[in-house]
Amino acid sequence: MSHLLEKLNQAQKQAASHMDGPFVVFAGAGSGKTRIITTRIAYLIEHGVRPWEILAVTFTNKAAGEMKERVEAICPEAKRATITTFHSACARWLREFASELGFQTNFSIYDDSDSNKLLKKLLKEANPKGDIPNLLADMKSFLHIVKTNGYFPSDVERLHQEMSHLIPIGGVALYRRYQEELANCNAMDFGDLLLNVLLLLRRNKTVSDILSQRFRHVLVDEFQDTNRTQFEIIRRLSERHGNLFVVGDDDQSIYSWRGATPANIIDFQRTFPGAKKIALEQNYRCSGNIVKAASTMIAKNVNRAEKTLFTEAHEGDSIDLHIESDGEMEAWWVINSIKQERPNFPYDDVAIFYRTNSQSRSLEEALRRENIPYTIFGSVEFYDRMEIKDILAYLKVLVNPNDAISITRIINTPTRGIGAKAVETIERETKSRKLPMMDVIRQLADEKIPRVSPKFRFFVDLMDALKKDLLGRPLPEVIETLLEAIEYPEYLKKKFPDQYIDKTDNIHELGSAIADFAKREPEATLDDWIQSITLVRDRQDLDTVSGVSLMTLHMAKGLEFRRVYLTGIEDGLLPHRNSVEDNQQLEEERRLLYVGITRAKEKLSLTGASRRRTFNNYVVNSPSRFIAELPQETLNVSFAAKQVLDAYRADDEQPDEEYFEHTQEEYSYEPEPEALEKGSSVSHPTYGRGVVEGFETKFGQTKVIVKFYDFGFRKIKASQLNAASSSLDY
Ligand SMILES: Nc1ncnc2c1ncn2[C@@H]1O[C@H](COP(=O)(O)OP(=O)(O)OP(=O)(O)O)[C@@H](O)[C@H]1O
Ligand SMILES: [Mg+2]
Repeated sequence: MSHLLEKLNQAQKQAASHMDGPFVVFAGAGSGKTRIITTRIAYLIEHGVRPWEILAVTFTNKAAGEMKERVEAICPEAKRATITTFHSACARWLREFASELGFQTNFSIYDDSDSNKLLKKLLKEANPKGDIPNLLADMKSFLHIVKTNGYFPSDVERLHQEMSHLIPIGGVALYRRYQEELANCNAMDFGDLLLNVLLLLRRNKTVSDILSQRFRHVLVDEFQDTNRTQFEIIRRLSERHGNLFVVGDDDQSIYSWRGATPANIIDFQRTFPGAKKIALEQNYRCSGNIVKAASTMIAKNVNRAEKTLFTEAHEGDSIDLHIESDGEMEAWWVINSIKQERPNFPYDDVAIFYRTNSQSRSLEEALRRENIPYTIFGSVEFYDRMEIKDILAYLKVLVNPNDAISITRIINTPTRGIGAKAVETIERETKSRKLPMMDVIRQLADEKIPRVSPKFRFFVDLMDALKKDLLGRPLPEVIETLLEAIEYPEYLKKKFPDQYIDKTDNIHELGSAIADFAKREPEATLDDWIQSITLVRDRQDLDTVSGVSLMTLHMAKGLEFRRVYLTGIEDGLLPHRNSVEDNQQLEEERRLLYVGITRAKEKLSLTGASRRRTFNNYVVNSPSRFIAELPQETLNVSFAAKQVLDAYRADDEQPDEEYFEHTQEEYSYEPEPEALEKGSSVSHPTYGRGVVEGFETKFGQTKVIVKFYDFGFRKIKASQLNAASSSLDY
C-alpha cells in the first residue's frame, strides 16, 4: 500500500484511495476531511493521474493556500495541480476565454464599492426622484440572489416563475442595464466571475468541452457552503467522467446568507446516483473538553443530520469563560492572557476570533499598546483606503482604458480643474456616442469646447505618457514612477496635511506588496498583479504573516490554532442581533459558534463584555444564550462572569433590572467615591501609575476604572489607590 495512506485511519484511507466515480465525505469538525483531500491529491498523482488534470477548490484564499502547502509538502509534483478558490479559478478561465463572452482579456474586476457606484448611477437614471439608498439595497440583494443562483438577465421567464416575489420593481430591466454597462467598461463584478463561467459551460460548447476535458478529477472542500452557481459549475466540469469528490459538514454551513445551500451535500447521493458516501467520527484536532462542548451545543440545532464526534484525546484544559465590563476591558483581558501564556503558546500559535469586523479595533489597539505582533486576516480595509484606491484606479485605467468607474475616480484626482459638470458631460457623451469613455474624452479634447477641452487634453496626454512609461517597466518601479508623474505626494500634503504621513506609509506598503509579488512571480504583468490583489484583498499579502492571528469567525472556517480566544460571546453579537428573530438564522449562529470552538486544538477562552461602545453610546448586551448550552463541567467560569450569569439566572424574566440598571440611553458612570475624578493621576502598589478613566458601580460597590501605563485597564477599589502628585502626560 502507498505510504501516503499510513497516516490515515481506515475510513479515511478508503476515501483517499477511491479512484473513479462520485464520492462524498460527510463528517464533523476536525475529523480529517481536509487531510483526506490533500492526501488524495498526492495519491492520485502517485497512481498516474497527471497533476494538471486535478482541480481542487475551496472558499478562502487562506484555506486554499494552506491546502496547497500541505499537498506540496507530501508531493512536490502537485505544484502543477490547480488548487485554489472558486473565484480565482474562474477568473483564470475567464481571462482565457474572455473573447467568447465579448470581453477583452484585460477586463477589470469590480469590487463592491466600484459596483455600488455603477448601480447608483443607473438607479438615478431610472428613478430621478427615487429613494436611492433604499433602492440600492433592494437591488443589491436581488443581484446577489440572481447571480448566486445562476440566473442571467435573459432568464426573465424563469426568474418570474421561480422568484417573482424577490424581484424589485424594474429589477430585471435594471439587471440587464447593469450587465450592459459592465460590459461597456470591460469589467465584471465578483458575482460575474462565477456566473460568466457558468454561462460558458451552459451555452458555449467549445469552451465547455475544453474545460470539462481539462480536469479528470474535481475535488471540493467545505462543500456545504457551495451556492447553486458554484454547484452547477462543479457538476458540469465533472459531468463527463463523474470523478467528483466532495467533503463537508452541514454543521459548519455558515454562508446561507450568501446563497449557500447545505442541501447540496445532504442530497449528494440523490443528485449523483451511485455516489459512495462515508462518515468520519473521530476528531483528531481538539482536546476532550472542546469536542464535548462543541458537540453538545450543536446538537441543539433541529435542522441537522445526526452525527457522532468523539476523541481519544485527553480532556485537557477547561474552557475559560470571561465576562468583562466593556469591550476595552475584554480586549485588555485577552491581550494580557496572551502575554502571560507566551511561554506555552508562542504568538504564532494564537488566534483571536470575533463576529463582526468592527470588534477588531479595540483588540488591535491593545495589541499595539503592548507591542505584540499580529496579522488581521481577510481585512478588506487596506484596499478600501482612499489613497490606495486612487493609485489602483490609475493602474486599472492604464491596463483597461474602458474602465469608466476608475476613470471618473482619477480624472480630477489630483485636482485638475475638471469639475462635476465636466464629468457629467463625459458620462452623457459616453452614453450617446456608444464608445469607450477614454475615446470620448479624447474626442472632447479635440472638439475645442472652451475651457474644458484643454483640461481633457492634459488628462489624455498624461494617461498616454504614463502608459508608455509604466507598462514596460519592472513592476517594483511602477508605483514610485506613477506617484512622481501625477504629483500625488504633493496633492496629499496639500489636501490632507494631518494624515499625510499615514497615507504615504500606506502607499509605501502597497509598493512593497508589488515588489514582493514581482519576486514571487517574476513573469507576471501589471495586469496579473491587479487581478491578484482584487481577488485576494487580504492583508496577509502585505505583511509577512506572523504573530497573533485575528479574524472573523467566518474567516476561521477550516483553520486550526493551538490557542483560541473567541470574543464577543454576547446576545447581540453571537447570536447577532439581526438573527435572533428567526429560528433558521439562529441555528446558523449556533453553527458559527461551533466552527469557532472547534478551531482550538489545546485551549479555548470565550470572552464577552457587558457593554460595548458604539460611537458615543454604550450598547448593553446580555451574555450569549449559547453559554447555557455548553456542558458546565467543561467550563471554568471566572468570578466576574459567574456574577453576571447568576444575576441573569436569578431574574430570568427581567434581567435588565437586576443587573443592568442602565439602559443604553441613560447609562453614565456613577459619581466618584473620593476626591478622584476622570483624568486624575493615581498610583497603585502593584500596577504603578495610571489615569482615572471612569467609575462603575456594581452590587452597591463603586470601582474606579484606571488605565495604568504599564498594565492597561483595571478596575480597582478606590481605597487601594493613591492620588499621584504630578500628572504625567501619556
Ligand atoms: N488519522 C489521523 N491521525 C492523526 N491526525 C489526524 C488524522 N486525520 C486528521 N488529523 C489531524 O487532525 C486535524 C484536523 O484535520 P482536518 O483539518 O483535515 O479536519 P477537517 O475535517 O477538515 O476539519 P474542519 O471540518 O474543521 O475543516 C489536523 O491537524 C490533521 O492533521
Ligand atoms: Mg477542513
